[in-house]
Amino acid sequence: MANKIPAPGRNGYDKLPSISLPAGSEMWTGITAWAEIDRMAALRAGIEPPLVIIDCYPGVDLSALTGEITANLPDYDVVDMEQSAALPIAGIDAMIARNLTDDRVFGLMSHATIDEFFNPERIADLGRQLMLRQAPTVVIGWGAAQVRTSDAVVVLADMPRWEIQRRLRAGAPNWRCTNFDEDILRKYKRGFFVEWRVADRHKRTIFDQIDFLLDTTSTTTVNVVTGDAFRGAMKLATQGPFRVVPFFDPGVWGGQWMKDRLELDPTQENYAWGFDCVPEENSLLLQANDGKRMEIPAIDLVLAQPRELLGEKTFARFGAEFPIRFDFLDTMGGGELSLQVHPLTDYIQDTFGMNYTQDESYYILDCDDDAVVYLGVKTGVDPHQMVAALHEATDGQHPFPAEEYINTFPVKKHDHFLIPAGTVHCSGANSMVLEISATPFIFTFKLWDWGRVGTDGIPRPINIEHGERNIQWDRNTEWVSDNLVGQVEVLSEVADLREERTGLHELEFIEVRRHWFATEARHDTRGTVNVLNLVEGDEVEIVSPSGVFSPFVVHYAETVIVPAAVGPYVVRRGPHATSAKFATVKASVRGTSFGDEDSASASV
Ligand SMILES: O=P(O)(O)OC[C@H]1O[C@](O)(CO)[C@@H](O)[C@@H]1O
Repeated sequence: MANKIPAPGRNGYDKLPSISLPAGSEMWTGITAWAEIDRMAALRAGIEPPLVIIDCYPGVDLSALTGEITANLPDYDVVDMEQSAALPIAGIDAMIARNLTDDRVFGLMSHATIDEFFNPERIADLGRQLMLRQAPTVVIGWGAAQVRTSDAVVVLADMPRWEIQRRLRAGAPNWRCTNFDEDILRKYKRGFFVEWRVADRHKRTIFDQIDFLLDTTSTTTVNVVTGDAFRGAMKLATQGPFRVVPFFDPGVWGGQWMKDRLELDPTQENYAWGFDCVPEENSLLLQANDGKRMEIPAIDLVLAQPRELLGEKTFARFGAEFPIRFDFLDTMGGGELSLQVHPLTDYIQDTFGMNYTQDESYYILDCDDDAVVYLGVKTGVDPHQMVAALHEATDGQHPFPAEEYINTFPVKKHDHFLIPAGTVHCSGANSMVLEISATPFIFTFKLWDWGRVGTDGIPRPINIEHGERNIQWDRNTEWVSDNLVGQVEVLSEVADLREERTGLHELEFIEVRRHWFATEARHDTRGTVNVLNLVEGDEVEIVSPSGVFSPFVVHYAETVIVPAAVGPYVVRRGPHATSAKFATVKASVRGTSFGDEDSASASV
């Protein structure tokens, strides 16, 4: 990833946005990175042999890392923390069985802590051996910081979840497992419900102490910055707008719009998803003054600076979690998403241990004339009959006659459809959707997948039983038409600026405002995080009225995060703009701004 900057998309869409390291911070690569770690370790150890502790996020390739250490620090003994002190995998499997469940997709969120995966006596033994070391020593592995001693240099070898997923798909096993060929859904489940929960909880506790942060996403070499530079970059990132690194993924219903408009790999058959704001999974690129870049998980910023990023009230409600998700669903020239429903809050808490649910909405960025959205059951539908028809369809007896049971609404550019959990829905073919939703993203109960198989050639999991327990049958034609379709309310119109509320539904916690303007729109975070996307116009820039941050350019379809700590900001016509009018959509968490309670993200 480092230093490889692809051309932006046709609309200027930047696929590798970066954030700055504090001025003067250095970034070291490969041999110079190891030399710098060695220099610091020698300094720290004094007359003792240097000691380096490298705590690795589960997913980091330990044998590749060991190879790099042996090549670059040949005097060092390498001790594998996991071999030395981790519990046998059979014991771990038994311990987390309750979280994994037998289901292919859904598990139960783990609240375990890292010490539960290790033998405490073995860790203590290792600590004693390290005190008596005779040679320079590196301890590597997940949880290595548990044996930290005062004269050690501590390194966090980090990896974003998207990179971990790529590796799992390519045959990498889960942490200490041998499940190389296991179904990717099950591997992902083990990461999502257990490994990444425990690992995020653990790494957060060492952020304040790490001497170096190591980027291990490249398979050929590592990049390194000091812990101070990392912590400084995290603080700096909350002082102005920023973007995470988007990622794109093909799928059975994927389309051609993103490939064309964002100039993605033309050899891919399609792209279904574009994740432009899912900090749990995306990465951030840190850029040094000399232009060098390295990749870190975007979740690090949420964990390190939750108050400044989210704001006090959002943090109070969600903890260190980024609650708003922006992603793209591209079916232009593709097919329908699975007909689906998401769990009610009560159900997701009770069944999967998630605090909040997958409330969603579809903002139509673009579409063809024939495009429709499926939303809510038709008035008069008999629930038993529909569930029976879904079962029969899944058993292969006959296709599910979706139009008989489910409403379809024609879609046009800039429509916003609201999808509170419990509402049956899916995007049809030939739509380019910007999803503005709550962060949970895997709690999808597929009811019908149109009789097709997944990209791996096997049917995707269908969850009619879960679905049945969550479908709100009173969300019928009238209710959906009155509550979820075309809910645009004009809030103000002054000169060339119009502000509208476009959603979400009152059962959902996200407020969305749309601003149409020719010159500028003034905003204020009022102490809560804002997420924006430029849905009309080629280019705007976000500026600080008091010059706190440098102007930040946003191109068409780019999602940008404005941290709570920013306060007032202005979105105005960009320096190279050619469009006559612009529109942004802006999401924030209702009731979390200071001042005007009813207008969480109101313009000023
Ligand atoms: O299940 P499908 O058909 O892939 O649907 C698209 C998926 O993308 C999401 O909208 C976001 O990840 C889910 O809600 C949904 O499951």
